Amino acid sequence: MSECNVADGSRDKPEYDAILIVGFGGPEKPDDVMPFLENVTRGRNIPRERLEEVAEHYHHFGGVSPINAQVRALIDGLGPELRRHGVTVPVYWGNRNWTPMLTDTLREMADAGVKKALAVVLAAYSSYSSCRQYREDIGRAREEVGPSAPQVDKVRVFYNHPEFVAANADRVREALAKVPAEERGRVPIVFTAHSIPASMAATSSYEEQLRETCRLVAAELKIDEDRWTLVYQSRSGRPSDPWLGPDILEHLQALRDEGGEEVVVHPIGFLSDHMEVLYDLDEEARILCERIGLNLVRSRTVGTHRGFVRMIRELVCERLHCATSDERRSIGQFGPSHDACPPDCCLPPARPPAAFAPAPARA
Ligand SMILES: CC1=C(CCC(=O)O)c2cc3nc(cc4[nH]c(cc5[nH]c(cc1n2)c(C)c5CCC(=O)O)c(CCC(=O)O)c4C)C(CCC(=O)O)=C3C
Ligand SMILES: [Fe+2]
Repeated sequence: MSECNVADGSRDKPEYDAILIVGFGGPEKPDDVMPFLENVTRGRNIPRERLEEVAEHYHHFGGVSPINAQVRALIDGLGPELRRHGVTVPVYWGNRNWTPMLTDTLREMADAGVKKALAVVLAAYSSYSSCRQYREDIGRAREEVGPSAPQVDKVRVFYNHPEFVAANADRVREALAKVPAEERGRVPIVFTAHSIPASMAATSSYEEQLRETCRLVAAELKIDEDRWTLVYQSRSGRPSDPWLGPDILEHLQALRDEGGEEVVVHPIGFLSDHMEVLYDLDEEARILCERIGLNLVRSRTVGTHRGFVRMIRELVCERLHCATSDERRSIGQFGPSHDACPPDCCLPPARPPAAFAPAPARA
């Protein structure tokens, strides 16, 4: 078997002595919920009522988000996959918003003598929220650790990696199998992703990349263009600010109004069946569909799909210069995304003019 030449000085690629998996993080007990939400929304314009409402989503599930357990399962699958391909450097894990926090992980890495790590950020598409904000949080954590903190590079976004597209297509195929046979060839496919403010969408290729992944998945399943739609969920922020739409609930209602009886919903914008999927789809959307008489089949996210695990290994190997996978694979019209983000990549959204900011609360 060919090995990764991680420490081979004759190669002109950077050497990495650790892999760092970077997640969003989620609460693991009821007392974690509010401090977690405060971490997520620090410095942002999220109304207090929205926070309390979202806290209820978490409490509905016992104050536990499944996301941390899902990342653990992914890392458990990734370790052996990496070792099978000769990658022997340790795999660490740090989150943006909840334990294990990035700062603690980077400190542990520094203590273990790690100098340069390759980060796999668990977000498939580019946007301020899913790209630059992760890099900012890594930068802040490095500052907190101090001069001994390892340098951290990030793997490219992977929305158009053939293994990511194939794993998503597999999940939709699984869902289609649950639709009555006579409907299977015509049931609408609704792809859903996290909504972001329009001002945030304006500084990145989020929408374009999402649309491309949907198109590629649909093509793999031989689903016609007019049979699928990309919609958005989990909107927050002030109602007066424009966010990406259409909203999933409105779209489901519209499908029913047109006489639809079945729908497959695939959370293409997410990587595991975490709270945004469990609450916003399996609760909110399901309740709506039951009320209006639309049979909703929710397809699974890629999660720990073997092809997705393989893709992460490939993304790591292409940067570690593994002999097995030097080519940077991608499909579709855009080619592989950049390894190092350029200075203008996924800039923060422009702040709304002060005149439009909410009036300060009166005591
Ligand atoms: C693009 C995107 C992804 C996908 C890419 C990625 O994965 O990064 C994502 C994932 C996730 N979002 C998550 C949870 C939350 N997102 C929030 C708020 C926000 N998300 C945004 C965007 C995204 N979010 C934005 C623009 C906001 C507004 C505030 C802000 O600009 O920051 C809030 C605050 C309350 C609310 O407003 O809903 C919560 C609790 C969880 C964890 C679920 C769990 O615990 O299982 C995950 C994986
Ligand atoms: Fe970026």
